Amino acid sequence: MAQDEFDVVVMGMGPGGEDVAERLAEAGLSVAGVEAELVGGECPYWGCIPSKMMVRASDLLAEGRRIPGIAGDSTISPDWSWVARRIRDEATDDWNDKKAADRFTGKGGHLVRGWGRITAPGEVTVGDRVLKARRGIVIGTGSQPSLPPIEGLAGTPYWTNRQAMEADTLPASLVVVGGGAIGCEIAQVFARFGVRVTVLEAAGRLVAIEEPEACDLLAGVFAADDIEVRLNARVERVSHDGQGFTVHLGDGERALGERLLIATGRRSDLVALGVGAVGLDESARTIATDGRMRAAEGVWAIGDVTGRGAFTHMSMYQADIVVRDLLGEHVFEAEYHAVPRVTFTDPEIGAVGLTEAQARERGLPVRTASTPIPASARGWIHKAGNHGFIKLVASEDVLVGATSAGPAGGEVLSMLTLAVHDRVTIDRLRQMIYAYPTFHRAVHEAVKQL
Ligand SMILES: Cc1cc2nc3c(=O)[nH]c(=O)nc-3n(C[C@H](O)[C@H](O)[C@H](O)COP(=O)(O)OP(=O)(O)OC[C@H]3O[C@@H](n4cnc5c(N)ncnc54)[C@H](O)[C@@H]3O)c2cc1C
Ligand SMILES: NC(=O)c1ccc[n+]([C@@H]2O[C@H](COP(=O)([O-])OP(=O)(O)OC[C@H]3O[C@@H](n4cnc5c(N)ncnc54)[C@H](O)[C@@H]3O)[C@@H](O)[C@H]2O)c1
Repeated sequence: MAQDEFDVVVMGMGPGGEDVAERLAEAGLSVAGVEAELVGGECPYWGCIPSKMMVRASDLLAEGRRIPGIAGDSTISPDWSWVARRIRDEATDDWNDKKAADRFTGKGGHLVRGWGRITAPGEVTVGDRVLKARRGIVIGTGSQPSLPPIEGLAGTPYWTNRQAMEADTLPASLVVVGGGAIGCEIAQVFARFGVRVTVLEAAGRLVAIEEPEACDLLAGVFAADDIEVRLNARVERVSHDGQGFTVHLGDGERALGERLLIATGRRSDLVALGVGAVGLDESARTIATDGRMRAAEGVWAIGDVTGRGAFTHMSMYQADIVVRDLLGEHVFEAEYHAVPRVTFTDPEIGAVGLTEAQARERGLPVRTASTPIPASARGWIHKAGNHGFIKLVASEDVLVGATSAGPAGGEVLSMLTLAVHDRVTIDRLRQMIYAYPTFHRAVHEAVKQL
């Protein structure tokens, strides 16, 4: 077996692994980046970037349809080929990672293509190559779709996010199993391009991890988009007859679709990574780390595999900590009290920190306040497409969580993230000047209620 020695071996070149590998190589360390598929990971090829290109297109359609009553008439003719072309040419380079690979090797990194497995402390094996890591191994191997145990599913041509992002043409109808972030974003995009969409969600709410008000909001918007939503759905069996899918539900009902998208969460396979070789529990769902992202002696973990929120910004936040730790620089320890997340539906559902229910579960003395966006000056001016609300969750004299749902809800979230992150007091938020007439001014109204 060929054996190579490096300072650091990075397993998985997703957003986090790529950042670690590039920055360490730039700093002069010898770095091997091991990648089984495409350098860049899920986000640029099948995740954030192509999905947000879809969202941008579908938001434009929605805005165009809002012209009557405000700015004249409009006739909207959606054409998916523009979206598919943009994703192919601009987002993914036809699912080719040459640019990203060259960027890494151009910085002195050593790219090893193939599946990496930890075979001993300080050792990663890729095919017939053994990579020795003098200083450490960084695990940034991300996640894969988690498939529910539905009878008949395995033998059918169902979609995951991958096929949805690669779709050149749209089906006439789509059944989406899972009403979380992926399911909701894709359901709305496809519906606005004319696809008949049914969402089947096992929980009693859409985007179930967020405030119940967010679900109510999306349920109303989805109804207006002609999306059929079935909550508390029990998907029992799936069949495909060569033309389309029949999804059999526990209540005897059925849902029919030309395509079926499974969007029921994501998982990491720790057995396949061989983490038992460094003393980690392979039966766990995720890799636990300390504040410096250290998982074991000489092993760091970042991104989806750590289970701290499957977001690109989380992966890159943790990557920064690892780079500093490995370079012997000042390290701030990871904090998770102000994790922001945005579901890019229209309206966007932005949230940070704890929901009201989570705060109560922790036994915190909780006060909440909420204001509707349509009642704000900007919401009233906006007139159409102005659904949303601000909800604040306070404990003692600070915010511990907040939701910003509405037009640009993800952008409005930034000030709330800062407030939760830095524990700005409600008094100080009350005293702040909020520009008029902005969507974020609705935050002031909610703060005043507190
Ligand atoms: C449809 C969709 C939309 C999304 N939208 C957003 C969004 O808007 N905003 C946001 O913040 N997040 C979004 N996400 C989540 C985001 O894509 C992930 O959180 C992020 O990509 C995780 O980064 P990561 O560094 O953990 O690794 P990943 O991006 O998962 O990459 C891991 C890489 O490791 C490789 N790998 C795995 N195991 C091995 C191995 N043993 N050896 C070698 N290589 C290996 C994989 O091939 C992969 O390339 C979205 C995800 C999806 C699916
Ligand atoms: N905008 C963003 O930041 C963004 C967008 C997409 C994805 N993501 C990340 O990717 C992760 C995965 O997204 P996701 O939507 O697959 O997962 P998710 O965990 O957000 O939602 C999955 C949903 O599927 C439901 N479900 C599970 N099993 C089911 C079944 N058998 N039948 C019906 N419903 C079922 C769950 O109740 C849940 O509501 C997210 O957690 C998120 O972190 C982020």
